[in-house]
Amino acid sequence: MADVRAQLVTRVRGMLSEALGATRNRLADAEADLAAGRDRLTRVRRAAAAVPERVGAQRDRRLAEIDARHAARIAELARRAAAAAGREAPGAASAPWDRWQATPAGRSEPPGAVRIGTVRITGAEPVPALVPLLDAGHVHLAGSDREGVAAVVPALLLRSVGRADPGAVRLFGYDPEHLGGGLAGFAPLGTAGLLTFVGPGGLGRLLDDLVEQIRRINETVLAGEYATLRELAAATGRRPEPWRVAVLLGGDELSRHERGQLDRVVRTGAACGVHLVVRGIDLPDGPTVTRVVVDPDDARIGGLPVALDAPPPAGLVTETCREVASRVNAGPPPAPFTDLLPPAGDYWREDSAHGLTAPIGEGPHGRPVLLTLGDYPPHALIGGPSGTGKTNLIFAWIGALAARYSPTELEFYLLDFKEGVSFARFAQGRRDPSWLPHMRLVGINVNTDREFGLALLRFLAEELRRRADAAKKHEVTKLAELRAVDPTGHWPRIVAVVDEFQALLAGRDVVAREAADLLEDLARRGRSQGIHLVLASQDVRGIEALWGRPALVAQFTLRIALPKALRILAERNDAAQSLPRHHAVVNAESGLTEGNEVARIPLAGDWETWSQLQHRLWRMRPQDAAPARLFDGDAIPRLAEAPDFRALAAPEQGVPRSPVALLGEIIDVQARSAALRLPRAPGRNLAVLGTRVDEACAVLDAAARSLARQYRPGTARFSIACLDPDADPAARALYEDLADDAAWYDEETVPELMAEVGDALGAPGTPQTPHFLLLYAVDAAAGQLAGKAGRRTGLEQLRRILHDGPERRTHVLAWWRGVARMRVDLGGPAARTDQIGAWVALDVQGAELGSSLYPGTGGPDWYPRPWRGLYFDRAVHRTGQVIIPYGPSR
Ligand SMILES: Nc1ncnc2c1ncn2[C@@H]1O[C@H](COP(=O)(O)OP(=O)(O)OP(=O)(O)O)[C@@H](O)[C@H]1O
Repeated sequence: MADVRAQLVTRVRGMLSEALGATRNRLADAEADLAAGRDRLTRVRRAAAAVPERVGAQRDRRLAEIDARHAARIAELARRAAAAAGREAPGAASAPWDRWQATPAGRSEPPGAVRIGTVRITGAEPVPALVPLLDAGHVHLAGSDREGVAAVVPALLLRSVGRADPGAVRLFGYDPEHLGGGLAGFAPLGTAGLLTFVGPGGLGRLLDDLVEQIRRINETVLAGEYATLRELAAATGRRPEPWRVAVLLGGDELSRHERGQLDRVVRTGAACGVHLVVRGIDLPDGPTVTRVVVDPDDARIGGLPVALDAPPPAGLVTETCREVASRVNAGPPPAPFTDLLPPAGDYWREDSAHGLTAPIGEGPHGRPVLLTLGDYPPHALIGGPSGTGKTNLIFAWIGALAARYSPTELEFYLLDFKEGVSFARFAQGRRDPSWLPHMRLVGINVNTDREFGLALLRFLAEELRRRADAAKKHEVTKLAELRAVDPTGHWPRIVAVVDEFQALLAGRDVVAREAADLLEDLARRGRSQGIHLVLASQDVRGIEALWGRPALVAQFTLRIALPKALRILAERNDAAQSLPRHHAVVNAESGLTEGNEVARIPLAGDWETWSQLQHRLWRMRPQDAAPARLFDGDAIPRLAEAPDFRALAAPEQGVPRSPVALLGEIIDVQARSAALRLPRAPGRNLAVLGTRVDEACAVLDAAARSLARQYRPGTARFSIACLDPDADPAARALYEDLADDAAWYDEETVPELMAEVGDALGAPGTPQTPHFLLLYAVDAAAGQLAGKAGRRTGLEQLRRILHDGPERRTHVLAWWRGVARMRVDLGGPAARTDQIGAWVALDVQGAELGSSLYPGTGGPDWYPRPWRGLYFDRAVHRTGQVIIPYGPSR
């Protein structure tokens, strides 16, 4: 039993231990499960805890990204805004004060807005805070920071002044509280009339004035053609009116009238350049009003927060204003000459059949002032004291015409009686090969050669006759009609300009008389034939000279008076007395007040400005265009270049029947030579009279060389006798150049020459080889010639040669150093002089040439002057002819 029990126990035990083992295992599993579960829980908890943190970080990252993009965008916008502000407000409109200087806007460029501070934007570069004023609107200042407000005003004004040409901004100050103290720095502008203070009671009058200006500008300047001055400036490049800025700094309540006027200015001022800067007075709301509010720590422009700039340093304000005032007081800057020229494609497009019209300058409202020459007015008088711009005006007028009319439509003749060469540039020069294609003649340095003026008038009179004849032939009366019936003819209008013309009419001699007669005729009849006279004079005497001839003056209906010109305009018309510099009164009504037009004349006569135009026109010249003839009274002509000399040639056979001796250049429109014909006829000899060695030699030299050119070698004889050592070099040079055809004689041998020639003339049947005796200072040989030479005395032989020679082709060309000496050689004071058929007087008074040498009594109107001679050939001349001897040939 025990065994059973034991067995049972053992079994139970086994079962129990088995169960225990299983239980342990299960426990272990359960515990492991628990641990895993816990672990998972921990992990889940931890994971759950990490989730919001991650999401937040992501959100933050996103936000940061957006912030950065935003900031970059703002920075970019700010940068762009700053750049735009820089363009809108360049230079003086926005430069910092330490680098500030005036930079006026160009003529057609809008002045733009001005900077008074910066727009505050965190994290971006500052953007200039701009306020539009000139050509844009008005500024209203308010706020409790009085100092801050007061600092804005000088910034606004200085920048505006600096953006405009000196004088183009005018300020009006109304400051009843501080009596102008707020604008003290700008006071220097007052010296140039650019700042006007209005007293405490003057606001109404100031507003009335501004309204009146607006009305006037609308009516006469904009005149319905433009809506604003800004538009006018952009279209024309001209700014005829200044900007007017009224600075109104507080005061009493406005009256109803004042309020009404103020509202008008606010509404209509900006278009006319009338602007307000106002503090302490209400302005109505409107698109043209910019409001600036300055409180402590907060300033705003139209609601935008800004940091205001410091005001400009006081020294900068006064210095700038002083500079502007002095520039304005010095007179307006010259208007550009290009204002007078047509657009590039319109050169030489005008037709002159009915007249010549061109602008001469700018009128007070910016419109061009036109000058017309035609049937009415036909001629012009220009007057102005020296230095007032007469020469410049002539350049400007000629330039404006020459750019519009081609050389087939218009020709100029120009004569300048004053010292100086400025008109020489119209002709071809050494320095500048160009010339003005319309210019046919330029006479300079003619002050002592009034004959040249006469020559021009004679030439024009001849042209007038030619035109009148042509008109008659075609049965018309006026140039326009002549051109219509003869379209292929050359009928340009002619404008003859004579500067300092009074020189021509000075004195009461024959030249003045003839000149006045010719002028009168040209003035009267030239009008219908397209010949126009423009006479200029710097002083009254010139005009007075004309005044004696009312009929003549009456033709000059176009008057141009420069500042302070006297008696150019009608008697009661004193408009020229108050003219500013570089302006002119233009009057096409014979100077009557109602015809006045004031023009500002551009600078045209300076070298560069003129050259530009002249070169351009020169390049446009017709292929066959010839340069203008330049007559320079100071120049000495050369025989080798004289057209008449060049045209001389020897006949192929025999000898010329009527050879010519050229003696000098005639004072004439063409460069012609004075010619002495030497046919086989009594009296065909020449006497050169006077003590001037060089001139005498020059006359004989030209005569001999021109004669020699008409003979083949060996067909003429030239005998040169020189009796004055001073003349030796010139005479020798001639002798050498004439080579084998010349023979040389001196004091010793001259009697032989007389004897040979004189005796031969007495003998019949002598061969008649042309023989020219060139006797230099022949009177010096009186002693030698007193003795026997052949069958008679030397002097008798000389008289015989003079008397009988020419018919046998033997001519004397002799220089006597005085009229009395010549008379002695001819046989004494009462001796006949008809064997001296022609003479050239040098330093010999006209009176000495009287009896028997010159027709009439008292001798010619001749006063000796250097390098001029009076030539008279009794066979052809009625009066003497002034000549310029040719310069030495080598
Ligand atoms: N419209 C102008 N704008 C600017 N400068 C001018 C103008 N007109 C003349 N000037 C200047 O004034 C000076 C005198 O001018 P200009 O020689 O034309 O005077 P003028 O009256 O002819 O004098 P004069 O009779 O003594 O020769 C010159 O230096 C010229 O450059």
